[in-house]
Amino acid sequence: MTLLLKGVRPYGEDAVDLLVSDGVIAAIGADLSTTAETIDATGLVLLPGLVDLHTHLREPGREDTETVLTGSRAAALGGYTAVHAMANTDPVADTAGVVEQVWRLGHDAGLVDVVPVGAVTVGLAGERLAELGAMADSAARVRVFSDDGKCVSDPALMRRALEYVKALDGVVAQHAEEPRLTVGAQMHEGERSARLGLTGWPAVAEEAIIARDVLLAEHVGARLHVCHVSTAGSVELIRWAKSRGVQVTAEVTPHHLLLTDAQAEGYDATFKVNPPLRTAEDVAALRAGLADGTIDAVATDHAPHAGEDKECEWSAARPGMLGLEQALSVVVDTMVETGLLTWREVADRMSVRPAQIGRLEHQGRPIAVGEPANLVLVDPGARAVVDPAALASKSRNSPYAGRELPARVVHTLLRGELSVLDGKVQK
Ligand SMILES: NC(=O)N[C@@H](CC(=O)O)C(=O)O
Ligand SMILES: [Zn+2]
Ligand SMILES: [Zn+2]
Repeated sequence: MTLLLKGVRPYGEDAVDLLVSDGVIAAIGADLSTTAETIDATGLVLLPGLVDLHTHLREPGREDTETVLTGSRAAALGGYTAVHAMANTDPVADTAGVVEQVWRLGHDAGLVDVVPVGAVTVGLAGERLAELGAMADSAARVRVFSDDGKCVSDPALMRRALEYVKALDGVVAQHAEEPRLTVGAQMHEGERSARLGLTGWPAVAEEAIIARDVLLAEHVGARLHVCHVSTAGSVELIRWAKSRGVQVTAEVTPHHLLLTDAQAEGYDATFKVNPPLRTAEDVAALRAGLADGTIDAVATDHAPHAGEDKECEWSAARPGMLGLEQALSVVVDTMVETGLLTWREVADRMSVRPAQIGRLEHQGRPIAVGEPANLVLVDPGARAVVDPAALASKSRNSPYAGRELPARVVHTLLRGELSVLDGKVQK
């Protein structure tokens, strides 16, 4: 299949034509022509397809809230060409059999590369290591291991996991939460939690684990990735560890870049999430950390939940919120329109770096002749109000409902095939 994209702006820079053929970028230049299909893409920003390090797809186990197919649709509509599917499914993705099943479902859906994350411990129970080597050697080629949803809190087990993944060229993605400090926690611990009468989740519960883990990663010489960094103190610790040469990378979610604990005022459990929304000072530090590269990547932590698990009393609700379909818009709102990131840096934080961290060879590549045509085209000037009913996800727990956000994903290409055409998913 051959496709000509007319007038695109790679990384938001000067307009060119781009010819895609047989899954790769075949030519880039002025006034290209073809007898094949042509798309007028005048003024659209062209980026490498986005890569998510942190997606919850809920299959197997909670197909009522998301499946690999519906999550793949949401991802493609968000401009993604690859997503890492977290292991906290039912059954847990802690064996080669389960990760291969998820990988195959993603392959059959055919909209994005679904890259399974393997659990660190059997059943996420934090007691003994899962079969990391067998998952790495499986058809799913797992390189990212995580007990996300739970912290690998036992330091001896964390050390052993780091030693194992080092031999596999893998990485442990840690959900940094000291469980003894967050018993019953409902929201960020501070003045507001005291006033609202909700048990606090203190910043130190995250920071204590990050401090421990960067020292363990340094001791072992292994790669550590920190999931959903949420506090200013965490940014400081990661900056310090990187300055020492520790092989640590980190991600921030769109919701932690935009929203604060003030959202808890209305007791609307849509805004209950783990780690919790923090203060405006934390948000500013996260934006600065993403801008200066201390935080490597934006990852969605897309966490679909059923209505009955969200439309209930705050303390009974499950934590987590949707992210895939609005992630780029939130990054444009918080980082591009504020002058903190260029489009090229958006490509770095949302595609290049996450692909490198996950060891995905064919994703996050430069826009250049011969490279795989995993691409997203964005209308930077479009603005729209988010309507949860219009989302492709099976769940409705979007924290952006009713909010106007900039930038619209117009087309997405996976290996040269349109997964999204004019804002419509193709499968
Ligand atoms: N982020 C959340 O609040 N929830 C996630 C788990 C997790 O990312 O810790 C989920 O699986 O629902
Ligand atoms: Zn988590
Ligand atoms: Zn998560």
